[in-house]
Amino acid sequence: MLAQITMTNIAIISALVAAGLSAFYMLQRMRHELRVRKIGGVRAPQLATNPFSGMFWFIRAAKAQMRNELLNHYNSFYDHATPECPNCVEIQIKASERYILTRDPEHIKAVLTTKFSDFGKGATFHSLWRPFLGDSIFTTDRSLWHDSRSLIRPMFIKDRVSDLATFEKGVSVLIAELPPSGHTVDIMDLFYRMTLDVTNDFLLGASVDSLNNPQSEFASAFSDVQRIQMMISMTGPFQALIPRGAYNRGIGVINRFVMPYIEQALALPQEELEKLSNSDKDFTFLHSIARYTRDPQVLRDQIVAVLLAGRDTTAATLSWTFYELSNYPEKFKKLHDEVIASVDRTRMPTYDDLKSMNYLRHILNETLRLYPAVPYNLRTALEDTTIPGIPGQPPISVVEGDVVVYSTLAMQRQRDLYPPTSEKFEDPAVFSPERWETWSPKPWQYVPFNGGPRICVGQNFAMTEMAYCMVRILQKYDGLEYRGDWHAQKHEAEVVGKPSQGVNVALHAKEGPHE
Ligand code: HEM
Repeated sequence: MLAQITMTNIAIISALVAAGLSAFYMLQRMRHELRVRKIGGVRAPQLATNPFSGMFWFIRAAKAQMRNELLNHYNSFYDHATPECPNCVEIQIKASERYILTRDPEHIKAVLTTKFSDFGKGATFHSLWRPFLGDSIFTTDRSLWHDSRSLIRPMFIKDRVSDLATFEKGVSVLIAELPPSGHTVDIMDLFYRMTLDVTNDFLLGASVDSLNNPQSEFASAFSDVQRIQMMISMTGPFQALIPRGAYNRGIGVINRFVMPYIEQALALPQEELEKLSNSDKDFTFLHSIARYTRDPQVLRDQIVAVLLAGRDTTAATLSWTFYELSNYPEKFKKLHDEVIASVDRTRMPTYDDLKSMNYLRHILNETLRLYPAVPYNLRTALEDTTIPGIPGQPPISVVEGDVVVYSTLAMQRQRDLYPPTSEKFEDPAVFSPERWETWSPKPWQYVPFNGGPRICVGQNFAMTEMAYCMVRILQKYDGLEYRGDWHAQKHEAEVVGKPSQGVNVALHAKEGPHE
């Protein structure tokens, strides 16, 4: 009898709790709907309106990501769009939280520049990324972000970037690691190790020497943390389900590596730091920012953020460039001819040499068009706002807390944004550096480095590093051959998008590598 009463009570209480939660959910939904209307815009077509249908899309996205087919999945969202809003849809999960997914250049322009102050990384992004990147330039908004940007920017002025010694150090070790002419090598692995060494050298004045030490604990920890961080970000409201063991261990390894350098820099008196700032050789990014803050946590956060921003992006872009060039011997030869005509076989290129190589620049631009290193990104509405509708249509309401997910990868591959195919303009799906000789993209239709106030601060550093590395390799080698099934390659999208199978190639030198 007692058991029966207890069971009945439990059933009543459960029903009341469920009814209460539903009522609360409905109330929240109504309030959110009222805000959408009050803003004066409309909703984008809805793919999901509740946690259950929302979960369906998140699970499909996670599966697509594991199969390296995220781009197809992302584009499939727009099969459910409407002619009035063809490139933007929404997924509503919580009553007051929406994901607005877009590949429309006007939306990217709005969140990055015209409505810059209405959008930011947001509180959720900040708290999800905080264990890894703290309160750095990458995770913060408004005045905190602005202070970080002012702290960091001086190290990226032309005078600093045009000092090529750090790049030479990294590339010369990479070239020494290449196997003899004609032997297969995964050049992507070498690029990842080189850019880790180069970026650490630039930041701390110390390399992790991962080129000479493939099993570097730091390199593995850094990869683990990024992989798990991407899972955490991708799974949105379900992120608590992602195990954090390897993530926390990886962060420990990163901190144990970085902190001793920070302590050393902080031990230097201010006058010593100022004196160092006049020296090209020994002055590092860490020294530069230690002149303005003595807080070890701030220094740690900025260093790790710039390491993340600068390492994989350049390695992945170089990898895609070699992947594409290995399929086009005539383009490789054209580039090789430009390099040799400009700096012959041995001369170290100067900053001006690199800037004068037009075909090299077109090749890097074209790679970044097909494979923008940060393929998916987001901005959170920091207040109620709108993003534009297509001409003749009302704007789309964005409520504070809504997340706008945008893909430069999907946008830059959208055929209808390009001129018709012609003799001078290859199919936009094809790697064609030549198109850049007579064509330039319309504003906001090509933004691999983003745009607006938060544009990549390392853009010139990246272009110089990649160009330098390519020139030095092409001075030594005359041919490039893909080893494996070129067509089987997929786009693996973590924070940065890279070739899923590595890039197995053979480099050929006419008479063995040239000295
Ligand atoms: C091919 C190479 C690169 C590409 C395509 C690239 C792309 C980007 C993009 C898209 C962003 C915007 C991220 C966002 O706001 O959500 C960004 C930001 C940033 N990048 Fe790069 N990046 C590259 C290389 C580098 C390098 C080499 C460095 C430094 C050594 C660097 C440092 C930064 C920093 C510090 C930010 C944050 C800027 C801010 O929020 O104000 N990047 N980058």
